[in-house]
Amino acid sequence: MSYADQVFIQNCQDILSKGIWDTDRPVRPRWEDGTPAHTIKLFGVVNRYDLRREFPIITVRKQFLKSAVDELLWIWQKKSNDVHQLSSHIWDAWADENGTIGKAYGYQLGVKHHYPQGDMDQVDKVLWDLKHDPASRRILTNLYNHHDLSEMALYPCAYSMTFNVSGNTLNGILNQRSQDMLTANGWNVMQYAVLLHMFAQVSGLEVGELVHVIADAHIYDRHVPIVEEIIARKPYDAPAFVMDKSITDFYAFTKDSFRLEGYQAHPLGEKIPVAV
Ligand SMILES: Nc1nc(=O)c2c([nH]1)NC[C@@H]1CN(c3ccc(C(=O)N[C@@H](CCC(=O)O)C(=O)O)cc3)CN21
Ligand SMILES: O=c1ccn([C@H]2C[C@H](O)[C@@H](COP(=O)(O)O)O2)c(=O)[nH]1
Repeated sequence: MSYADQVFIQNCQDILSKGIWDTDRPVRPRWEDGTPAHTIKLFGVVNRYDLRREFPIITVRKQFLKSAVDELLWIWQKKSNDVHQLSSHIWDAWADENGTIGKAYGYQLGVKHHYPQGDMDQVDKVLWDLKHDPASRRILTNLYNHHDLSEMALYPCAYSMTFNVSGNTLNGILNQRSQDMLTANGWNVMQYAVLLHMFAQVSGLEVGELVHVIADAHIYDRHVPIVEEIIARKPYDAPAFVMDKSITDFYAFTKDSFRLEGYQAHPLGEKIPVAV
């Protein structure tokens, strides 16, 4: 069984058996027909994935690594907020009349700031620190900029990544304020696992652990029967994750720089509705 399956199944079982419903309160998200999208949730879920052991990808529901990496590169490498630069349509529902998600995600990573070494954006500062000051305890990115929240289509969910070097190993903590377990838990985990692999490789470090801290881990009401069915399936073993080892420049990775060998997974079945 893939370790990521074990974690996903346990998290979902915990949410379903011990979670709290928000049905008695007004909520922001809506289903396509306008009905409020309520959730059952658990606060403060923390998961650790040792990327040296295996790649964290679930098999109880087929995941699309290439689409997930495409969105990751859109945010972290292209630093874009333009949905036309994505190869999937996952952000279309949140785009404004110009096709952007405003000052969210990629936009924030592209803003340059003053540092003693010169002006750099958040991604280039991480790359600089990992190379020149790996003992630093100040290597982190943050997208949750209160100054710009009013101009974001959706407030960033996976909003901060802390990088920490121990010996020759790069570990990371992903801080996420809100997690739609069915739509995006597997999606976000594999994205940030790939990101840690990328930063480690271009910084001459070994990849270590990804710690995923989730403040509000929830399952939407219409997802409950789908989740129950998915977590009852028999998981497969994790596939092998292969990346192009020749790449030494963070900006040279493409979505074809990564592949899975032997990924066996249960087909998705019906399309999952996403609350907007
Ligand atoms: N309610 C909600 N849940 C989310 O997970 C979410 C939002 N809203 N809003 C913004 C982004 C958009 N996200 C999404 C939206 C859809 C998929 C999705 O449909 N994924 C499909 C395949 C997509 C493809 O390959 O084209 C999947 O099966 O993983 C994934 C992430 C994550 N975020
Ligand atoms: O990367 C992402 C982006 C979004 N989500 C989910 C988490 C929530 O279900 C919604 C956002 O709604 P809020 O009311 O702003 O929390 O999107 C995710 O899981 N992962």
